[in-house]
Amino acid sequence: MSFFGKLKDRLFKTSSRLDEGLSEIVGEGEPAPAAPEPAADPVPNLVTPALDSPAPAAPRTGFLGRLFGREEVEVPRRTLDDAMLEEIEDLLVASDMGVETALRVTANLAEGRMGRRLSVPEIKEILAGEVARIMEGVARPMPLYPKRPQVVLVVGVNGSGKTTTIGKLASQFRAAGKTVVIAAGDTFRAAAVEQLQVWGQRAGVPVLTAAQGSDPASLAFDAMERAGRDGADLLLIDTAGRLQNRQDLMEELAKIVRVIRKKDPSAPHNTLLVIDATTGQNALSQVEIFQKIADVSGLVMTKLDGTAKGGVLVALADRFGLPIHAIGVGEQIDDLAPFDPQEFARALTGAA
Ligand SMILES: Nc1nc2c(ncn2[C@@H]2O[C@H](COP(=O)(O)OP(=O)(O)OP(=O)(O)O)[C@@H](O)[C@H]2O)c(=O)[nH]1
Repeated sequence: MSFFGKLKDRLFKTSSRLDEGLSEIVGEGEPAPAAPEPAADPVPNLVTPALDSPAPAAPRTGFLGRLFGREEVEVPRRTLDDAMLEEIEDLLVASDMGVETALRVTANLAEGRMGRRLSVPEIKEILAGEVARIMEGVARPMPLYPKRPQVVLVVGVNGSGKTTTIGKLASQFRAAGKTVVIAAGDTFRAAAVEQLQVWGQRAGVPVLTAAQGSDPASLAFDAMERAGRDGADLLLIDTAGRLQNRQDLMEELAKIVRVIRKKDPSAPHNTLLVIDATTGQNALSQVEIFQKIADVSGLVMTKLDGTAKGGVLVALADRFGLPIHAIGVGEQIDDLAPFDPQEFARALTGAA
């Protein structure tokens, strides 16, 4: 399967919700404007109507159809009016695109199209274009610097997919010929450390750990030394994600940053925030909070495969404008995809 095919497959939950919603909105279509009686000997219609031109009247028997005794299937269409726009807007809000973004997308959809008869595929096509436009400015791969080690701090609430994302990133960087070291900075949770070790093994990357409950900043310092000694290209540092005690977490992250800066004043070079798409609109407040407690440089959104709320990534892009580096579309090691705005928009909206 092509990569785009796979992405479409994985974003199925969101696109199928949009598809069902749009089919309901457009419905069976309105009766088309009354057609003049066909002439006794009609000229075959060899010209395909333009995408936005009004639909031809009533089910029509085309030249080939007549030849084979079949009727062409007419695509249902509905005239775009305020009521229909509102329904589309509600549907976008239901896919977690957020009210502001949904309003903007529908306003753009309306421009120059009011009173036109639109079909579901045409609406999807327009929506895909609008979503891609919003996402284009933020689609950026994680920047790589000549600095060794490049220090990547990975932050996010527990369960957002930090460990999995670190494993996937480590594996992809290894495959690209980079040497990678991982530091299991959530020293409080033994399960998180064990999980990271499993990912490290899968990716063929050493994972530095410390005794349970020990200071993550001191582990980060050791990891800086080890990565320096090994001449590693990248050091990926996992962190705790206990937002319940925001002050503690903020101090913990600040201390990690202070300590690694003793070794390299320019570190961390990237601070990746991992966000779980299934949390829907809650993702917006997570970005807000983490921007306050860490100097977030880019986002990775996980679990886009398991949710009908994929529109939240559009809301995030629209609201914060932070670079989106990659998206998680499954639990396997190669299920981290670079973020391509066109492909994402088409997969999300189910455009062909
Ligand atoms: N379907 C799907 N599941 C994912 C994805 N990324 C992570 N997961 C799953 O989400 C769950 C949590 O992922 P972790 O990587 O453990 O999350 P974490 O943020 O490290 O959480 P803690 O270990 O609790 O700090 C695991 O069951 C992962 O397999 C994804 O892109 N798609």
